[in-house]
Amino acid sequence: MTIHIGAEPGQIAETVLLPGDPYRAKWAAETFLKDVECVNQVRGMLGFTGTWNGHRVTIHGSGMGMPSLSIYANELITSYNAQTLIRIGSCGGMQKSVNVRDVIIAMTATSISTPSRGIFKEINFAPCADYGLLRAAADAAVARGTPTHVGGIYSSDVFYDERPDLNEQMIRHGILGVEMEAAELYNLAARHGRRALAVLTVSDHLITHEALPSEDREKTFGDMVEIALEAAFA
Ligand SMILES: Nc1nc(Cl)c2ncn([C@@H]3O[C@H](CO)[C@@H](O)[C@H]3O)c2n1
Repeated sequence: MTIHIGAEPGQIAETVLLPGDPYRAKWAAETFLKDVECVNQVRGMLGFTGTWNGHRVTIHGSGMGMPSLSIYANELITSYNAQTLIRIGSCGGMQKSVNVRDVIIAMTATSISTPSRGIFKEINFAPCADYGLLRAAADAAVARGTPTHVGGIYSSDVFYDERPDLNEQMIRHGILGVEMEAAELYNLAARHGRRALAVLTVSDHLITHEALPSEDREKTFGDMVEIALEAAFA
């Protein structure tokens, strides 16, 4: 057990999918895994372990924002030996070429600050995905016919952004979408020599202001889970 995860040693698989929402973790585990066991309920941040195609997988909520993700990813890595961590979540589209329902596979994650800022100080570290996971996820997404974009995303500390100049610069430099967790996941994976990737579905759009209807969210989320699982075990 750790401060924030009540699982016993061995109850967490080496491959962990990390949706922000714990109830998405429950839905994904019940929908895609067999022999599902709830391995964490501490503070309502649910985690489940089961098998997919014979492989052990844990699906665990990360919460919203990099501070929350940092807590769970640190404990999953250092106390439960997680080796592959794949964030599956939603993001806001930031390019006209990106449409709501599309999948974004995050090659890099730009930010103006992360929980690792204290360590990096003046180092402008480039958080990037594991190439093997990225390539396998892109192949899986294309094979399913899902409109897919591979490139940089922006990991913001705020949902209600009071700085339009930030988004302007991100859009100007080709950033595909905005979310709130991936940069710190990539920092931690680099620090601990683990594999990490973020597979995101575009649920909102900062330019067109279109939003994914709630009835479509489950289907698009399911596509992401399957892409992540295929990439993890490719
Ligand atoms: N800043 C931000 N902006 C937009 Cl347009 C988002 N669309 C989805 N998310 C993700 O969903 C949650 C916020 O609703 C966060 O976990 C974040 O990663 C977004 N986060």
